[in-house]
Amino acid sequence: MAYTIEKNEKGYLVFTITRSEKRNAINYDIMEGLSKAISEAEGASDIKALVITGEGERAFCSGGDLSVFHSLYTKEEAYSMLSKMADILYSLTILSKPTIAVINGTAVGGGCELASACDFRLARKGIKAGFVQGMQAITTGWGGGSILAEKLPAEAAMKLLMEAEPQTAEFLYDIGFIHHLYHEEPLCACEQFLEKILRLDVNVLMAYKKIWINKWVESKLRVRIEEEVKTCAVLWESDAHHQYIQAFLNKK
Ligand SMILES: CC[C@@H](C(=O)O)C(=O)SCCNC(=O)CCNC(=O)[C@H](O)C(C)(C)COP(=O)(O)OP(=O)(O)OC[C@H]1O[C@@H](n2cnc3c(N)ncnc32)[C@H](O)[C@@H]1OP(=O)(O)O
Repeated sequence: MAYTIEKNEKGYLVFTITRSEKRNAINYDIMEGLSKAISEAEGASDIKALVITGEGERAFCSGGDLSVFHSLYTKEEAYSMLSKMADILYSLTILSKPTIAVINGTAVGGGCELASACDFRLARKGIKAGFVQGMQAITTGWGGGSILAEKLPAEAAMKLLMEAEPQTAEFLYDIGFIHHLYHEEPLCACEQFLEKILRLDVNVLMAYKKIWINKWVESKLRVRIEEEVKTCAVLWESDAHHQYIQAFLNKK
């Protein structure tokens, strides 16, 4: 299995992508695992928070697994994969409990979208992260652009998306994308960050989270994500994007 789901006795669930040899790229197996973790965190009354991280120190997540998704050629084929993951990221965004991305290493492309869908982002000092999709002739295709627009001021979100390059954790902290920088063991850092939150009753946490969920539902975030997915699917079938994928896969 390419992931683990572990329940911590302090009341949180940890989802870890365990494909460090592929820089924790997301394939269909990981998508299924994420859905499971989200349902488990939603349904279990003794779980107060969901933590998402990656195995090792090299990468949090390198986005979609290009060795699998290179076979998606047309916009219809791309849409089917993109919308599947967009559904998952939307359900992560509106999960009724707090969610935390522990960015243990590089995060690029869809890896940044995954992090954006969490309420809090912790990053190891020295890592880099970027919405690099623009350099690959596509946009964010899992809804991460629309989600980012909810989390950052417009100019900060636009800069990240439109410059499309990896930024340092320190820069991302300064603009508010990262909420805490750590240098110790990732789950220790996470536990320290969560300590005060976990003291509260789960119903209180859920009541507070509802304030933002209501806002996202009322502002039709789901509809905006769908539009983003469709736009990306159209760009996906361009020659420029297919050339990027081939160049990455042939780089050795
Ligand atoms: C598809 C959805 C779309 C979205 O909607 O957002 C996206 O996610 S687009 C973004 C897709 N991701 C990428 O383009 C990132 C590609 N990877 C990299 O740029 C680099 O690997 C890295 C993440 C910056 C890490 O660099 P480094 O530490 O130097 O590792 P390597 O490059 O040597 O990679 C090691 C190993 O892992 C394989 N790998 C890495 N990323 C992916 C990936 N996204 N898909 C498939 N495989 C990936 C890489 O090919 C190497 O494999 P081996 O050569 O077999 O060792």
